[in-house]
Amino acid sequence: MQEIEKYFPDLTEAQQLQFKKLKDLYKDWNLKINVVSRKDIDEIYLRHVLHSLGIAKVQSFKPGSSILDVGTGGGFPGIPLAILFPETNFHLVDSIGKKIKVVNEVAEGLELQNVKTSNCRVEEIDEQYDFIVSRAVAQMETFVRWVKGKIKKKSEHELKNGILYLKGGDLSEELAKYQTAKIYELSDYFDEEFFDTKKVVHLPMKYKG
Ligand SMILES: C[S@@+](CC[C@H](N)C(=O)[O-])C[C@H]1O[C@@H](n2cnc3c(N)ncnc32)[C@H](O)[C@@H]1O
Repeated sequence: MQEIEKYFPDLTEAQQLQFKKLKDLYKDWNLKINVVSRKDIDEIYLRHVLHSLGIAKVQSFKPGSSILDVGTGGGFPGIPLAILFPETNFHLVDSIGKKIKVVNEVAEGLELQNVKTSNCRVEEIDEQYDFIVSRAVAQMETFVRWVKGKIKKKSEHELKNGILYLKGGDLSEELAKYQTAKIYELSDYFDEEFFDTKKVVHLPMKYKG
């Protein structure tokens, strides 16, 4: 929990409480439905919460904006971002029902009013968002194909509307055909060794394109 306060010192009391509660909720639910590896539960603030919040260091989401989290699994990066941006609308989607069950339980336990979930493949979603976030779901080419047509026309943030993807390692081959992709190193924001190879990729996407 100190990891979060260290990098996000302006949390309200309500947000601090939600982040605190999050670990116990995942601990309990993980015993029934495994969504986070056992080893990772002890390091949930570093490996899951802070990692998810790396997206917030690259772009703060405005009140009223809407964000789609594709392949959210147990709720990452969507749940930590929904705590940090309580006035932004988050839609968390996963094709596996039991994962969405855990996400619903955690969102309810944290009394998050800004989280909606869907148990389906993202290709079935027909809505538009300011940004589409994700971690560990698909190669960029496949991902771009899935989310085409799901980006709002008007950009209202510093970064252009599009994808904000948490990725790691050498991305030169994967991103070679995306000239407009920009890579943000999470080690520029967070000191922990875990972030040495972690990045946020921003890929602006055209409306309907
Ligand atoms: C490796 S997990 C990552 C979960 C989470 N994003 C995280 O980083 O902890 C990948 C998830 O993507 C989901 N997924 C894969 N393809 C999908 C699709 N086309 N639509 C919705 N969910 C998908 C899987 O069901 C799985 O839960």
